[in-house]
Amino acid sequence: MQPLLRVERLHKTYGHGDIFRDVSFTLDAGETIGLFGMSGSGKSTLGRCLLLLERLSGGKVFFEEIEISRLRGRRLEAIRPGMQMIFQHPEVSLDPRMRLIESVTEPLVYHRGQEREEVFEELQPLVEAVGLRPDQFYSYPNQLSGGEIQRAMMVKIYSLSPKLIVADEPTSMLDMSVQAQVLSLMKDLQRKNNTASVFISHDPEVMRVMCDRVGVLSKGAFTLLDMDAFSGYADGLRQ
Ligand SMILES: Nc1ncnc2c1ncn2[C@@H]1O[C@H](COP(=O)(O)OP(=O)(O)OP(=O)(O)O)[C@@H](O)[C@H]1O
Repeated sequence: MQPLLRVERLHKTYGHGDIFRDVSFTLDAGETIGLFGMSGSGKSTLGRCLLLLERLSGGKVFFEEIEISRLRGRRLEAIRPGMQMIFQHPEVSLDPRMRLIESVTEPLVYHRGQEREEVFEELQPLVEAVGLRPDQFYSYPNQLSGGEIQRAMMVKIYSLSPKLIVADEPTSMLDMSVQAQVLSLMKDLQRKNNTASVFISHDPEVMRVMCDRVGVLSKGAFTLLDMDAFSGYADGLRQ
């Protein structure tokens, strides 16, 4: 079986030194790899580089064995719906003047030229899966809690049936009980859709719950650990 994502010797510098170098790994459909490291270790930068939202300083990214790091313009745009990013502050990527239903249905309305209500009707199983009421989608972002907004974002992202999701600290702004609900929802959706994901967090507990393997970023170096080795590493950090 070919991996969904293959990363070869990725390197990123911002000019004032290497953020990371020599990052290589593969990711299969349905698998979750964590990116762990201290604040400023380069997790978000690496996440954005994987999706080509940021220019690479070196190395290659293959998605379904297509070298996407060589693609530009329309050929890259054609692949983008299959690779989505979930952010720590979802409200930043939402237009405060748009009702959620407009933001959530926008990609499919745009790609398919369908009516908004028709798309929303089609998304009802997802709306139900994330545990929101349909009427909540007629609210503006400032009328919902952080957890509700993150759930609504899941509807938007999963509506595109992505094969790969990079989730950058998606629950770090939520309180513990809501965090657990959103993580379990993400796991469910991932299992049902066989989505691969790269999960960024500085919380070892979140890594243990979500990941099959973890890549640790430290001083520019990337080390891939299985979950037993990661548990030992995280316990070591606590002492
Ligand atoms: N656009 C940029 N230009 C210059 N330097 C940048 C840029 N983006 C990030 N950096 C620097 O790169 C380093 C890695 O940042 P990054 O946000 O990837 O780390 P992180 O591990 O995700 O941190 P955190 O957990 O605090 O979000 C930091 O030193 C940051 O200041």
